[in-house]
Amino acid sequence: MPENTASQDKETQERVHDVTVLGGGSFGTAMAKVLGENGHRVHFWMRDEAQVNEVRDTRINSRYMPGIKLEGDIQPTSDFEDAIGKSEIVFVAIPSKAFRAVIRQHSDQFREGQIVISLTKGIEEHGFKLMSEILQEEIPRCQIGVLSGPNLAAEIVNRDLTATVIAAKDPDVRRAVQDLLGCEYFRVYANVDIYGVELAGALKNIYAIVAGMASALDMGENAKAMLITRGLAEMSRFAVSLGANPMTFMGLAGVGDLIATCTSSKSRNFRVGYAVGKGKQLDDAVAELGQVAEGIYTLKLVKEKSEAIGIYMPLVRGLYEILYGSASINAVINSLMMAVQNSDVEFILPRTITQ
Ligand SMILES: NC(=O)C1=CN([C@@H]2O[C@H](COP(=O)(O)OP(=O)(O)OC[C@H]3O[C@@H](n4cnc5c(N)ncnc54)[C@H](O)[C@@H]3O)[C@@H](O)[C@H]2O)C=CC1
Ligand SMILES: O=C(CO)COP(=O)(O)O
Repeated sequence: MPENTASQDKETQERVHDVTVLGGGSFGTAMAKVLGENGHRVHFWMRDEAQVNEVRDTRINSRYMPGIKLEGDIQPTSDFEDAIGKSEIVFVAIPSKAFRAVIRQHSDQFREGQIVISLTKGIEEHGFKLMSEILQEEIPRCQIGVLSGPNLAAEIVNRDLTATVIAAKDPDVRRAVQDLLGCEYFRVYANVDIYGVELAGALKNIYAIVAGMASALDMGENAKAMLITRGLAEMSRFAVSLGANPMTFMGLAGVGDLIATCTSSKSRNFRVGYAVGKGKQLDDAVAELGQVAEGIYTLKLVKEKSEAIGIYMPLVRGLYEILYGSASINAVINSLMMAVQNSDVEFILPRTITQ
C-alpha cells in the first residue's frame, strides 16, 4: 500500500546509522556536524590524538572550526579500526596528497559492500588518478561514490542553506547518501557521472585561484564574469575530452561550485590567488593559509595533462606561468587578452567560426 511504503521509507530514513568521517580538517568537521545533527552515530577519525581529546572534551575542533560546537553523537577517535568497524557508510575527507596512503594502510579493515564516499577535490600526482579511482584500486570490494558541489565548510557549519551532488553508479548508494545527509539546510542531488562530478570539483580550484588574483587586482565585475565563464568552458572542454558528461558542468558540481569558490574569500584557493595577486610568494601564501589549497597541485597536473592530450587551456597555462614560471601577472593578462578571439559557446559554434 502507498501509505505503508511511505511510512516504511520514513522509518528507514529516521533510523540511527553508524557512519564514519575520515579526516579532521574543515570539511570532515562540517560533514561530521551535519551527520551528528541528523541523529546519526558519527565515528570521527583523525590522526592527531590531541585533536581527538579536544573534540571529545570540548566538542570543538579549534584548529579547523574555531567556535563551532559539534552537537549529537559524534565520537572522535584516532583508532581506524574502531572508526570504520561498525559503519555502513564511510566519508573520506583526506587531502589528495595523503588519500591513497591512508586508504592503503587500512585497506584490509574495510568490509565487503561497505559504502565509501570521497569528499576530496583533488587529483593524484602519479597517473592523473581521481579519488574514486584510488578507492576502486585499493578497496574494490566496497561500493564507491563521490560527493561534490558548492560546499564551503565555513558556511555549512553555520547551517547556511547548501546543496551538493552525490555521484555513484548504484542507485541505492545515491539514495543512502541523500537520506543520511539531507536536512532542512542541506540538499543532496544525484548524478551518475562520477568522473565528471569529481573532476569538476578538482578543476574549479584552479579557477578559484585565478578569481582570487583578479579580485586582488580589483579587476571589476566584467572581468570576473569573463574569467568564471571562460573557466567553465575550459574545464568542460578538458573533462569532456576525458569522458565526462558535459551536462554535469551545468550543474551544482560544475558551475555551482565555480560560482561559490570564484566569488568568495571563504575559499582557500581564492585566498591563495588573492595573496599572490597582492604580491606574496606562493609558498608564503600557502604557509599562511595553514589549510589545504588543492588547486596549486591540480594546476600542475592539469597543465601537463592538457598538453599531453592537446586540449587548449589558456587560463591554466597562464596561471601556471605566474605560479611556477617567471611570468608577471600583467604579461599573462596581456597575452590572454590579445590571443585569438574564438567563438563563445564552442560546442554549439565550432571554434574555427571566427578564424
Ligand atoms: N573545506 C571545504 O570547504 C571543502 C573541502 N573539500 C575537500 O576536502 C578535502 C579535505 O579538505 P579540508 O578538510 O578542507 O582540509 P583541511 O586543510 O582543513 O584539513 C585537512 C585534514 O586532513 C588531515 N590529514 C592530512 N594528511 C593526513 C594523513 N596522512 N592522515 C590523516 N589525516 C591527514 C589533516 O590533519 C587535517 O585534519 C580537500 O580535498 C578539499 O578540497 C571539499 C569541499 C569543501
Ligand atoms: O570546494 C570547496 C567549496 O565547494 C572549498 O574550496 P576551497 O578548498 O578553495 O576552500
